[in-house]
Amino acid sequence: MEFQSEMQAAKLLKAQSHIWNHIFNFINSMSLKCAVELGIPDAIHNYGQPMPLSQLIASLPIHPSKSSSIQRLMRILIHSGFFGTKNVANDDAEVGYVLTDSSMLLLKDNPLSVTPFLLVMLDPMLTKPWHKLSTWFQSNNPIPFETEHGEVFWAYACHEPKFNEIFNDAMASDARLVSKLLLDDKCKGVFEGLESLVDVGGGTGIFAKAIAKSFPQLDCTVFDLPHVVADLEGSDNLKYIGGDMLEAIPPSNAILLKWILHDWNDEECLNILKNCKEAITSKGKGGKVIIIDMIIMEDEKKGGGDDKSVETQLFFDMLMMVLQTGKERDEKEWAKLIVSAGFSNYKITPIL
Ligand SMILES: C[S@@+](CC[C@H](N)C(=O)[O-])C[C@H]1O[C@@H](n2cnc3c(N)ncnc32)[C@H](O)[C@@H]1O
Ligand SMILES: O=c1cc(-c2ccc(O)cc2)oc2c(O)c(O)ccc12
Repeated sequence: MEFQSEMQAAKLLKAQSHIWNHIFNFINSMSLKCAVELGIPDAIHNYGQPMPLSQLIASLPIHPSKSSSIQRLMRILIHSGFFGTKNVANDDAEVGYVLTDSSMLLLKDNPLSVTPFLLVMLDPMLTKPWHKLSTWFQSNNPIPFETEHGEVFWAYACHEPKFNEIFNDAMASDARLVSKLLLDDKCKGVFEGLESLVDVGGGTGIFAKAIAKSFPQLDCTVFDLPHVVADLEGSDNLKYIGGDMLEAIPPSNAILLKWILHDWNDEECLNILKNCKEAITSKGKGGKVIIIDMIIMEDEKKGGGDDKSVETQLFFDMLMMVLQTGKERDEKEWAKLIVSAGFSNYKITPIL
């Protein structure tokens, strides 16, 4: 074609490989999921030294006819940085597999494990709505998740106990990691001097438990949908309350919203923020709302993130488009929301 003949061969091949790598991006996630399901990170960890292929094969729950395929699975995962190789002790000729920082975070017993997150995100319940994205664009359905499952995310979780459990486990694993970063670091001061705090949409309470432990004088409440907090037991300074944040929020000195507002559109966020304002003002003294969420920073020249962080932010924005009515916001959009909800000022503390 004339159009193609104008393009230099190198450019054409580069464009083609760009498309191929995009088409096959799912192979990276599915290979990783497979390795986790087979228990490969734990097998290598338990071996305690570089693990030769033969030992890895012998330790895995696989059919003998598949032994030769493990090396191929490992090869792509080494390429993507999940495993490495090192010489086996006392043998210059043999190499064994080792973990990297990323696969350490996939170990079952690592308290900061990201495995629950990987398993829920790559479960067909959450991958199927992506196949409905273009249908959704052509319809007036509010959310691709609803186009696939016939109802919104939280209603689905309410009557699908398996989904509810794996989603809450995933959020809990993230809360463990983030609470470690926040409460050990420069954000601890945010919670100092508070008398009461409600973690709105606090899930199973992992984050609130960490705060309650660090601040024994602080009265903490986890407020979430009734099916999420049913049967959960509090402690001295931690309690659970079931309810709907779109209706009302229990009165408190401070409100925490961690990964909440990105789930909702601007109108719904305004409703939630106004309920937060009501909750802190009905306590008498002035209070504050603490929001943990991301800020889209596309422009590197203006101090925005590097290419990889921006890609993560854009992935999350698309995730919110497919699973919820929400979106990720830049600073201008955050400021507009906060001011429109009637708050007089805000302070941003960048963490990651
Ligand atoms: C993305 S998760 C965040 C969980 C937790 N804050 C964290 O960061 O791990 C959103 C939470 O909001 C809760 N939620 C959704 N709709 C709600 C509502 N109308 N009222 C109260 N909680 C709600 C969900 O059950 C879920 O636990
Ligand atoms: O799948 C997700 C993931 C998140 C999430 C994970 C890790 C973070 O550090 C922040 C956010 O949030 C989600 C969410 O809010 C939701 O409604 C559905 C799915 C996810």
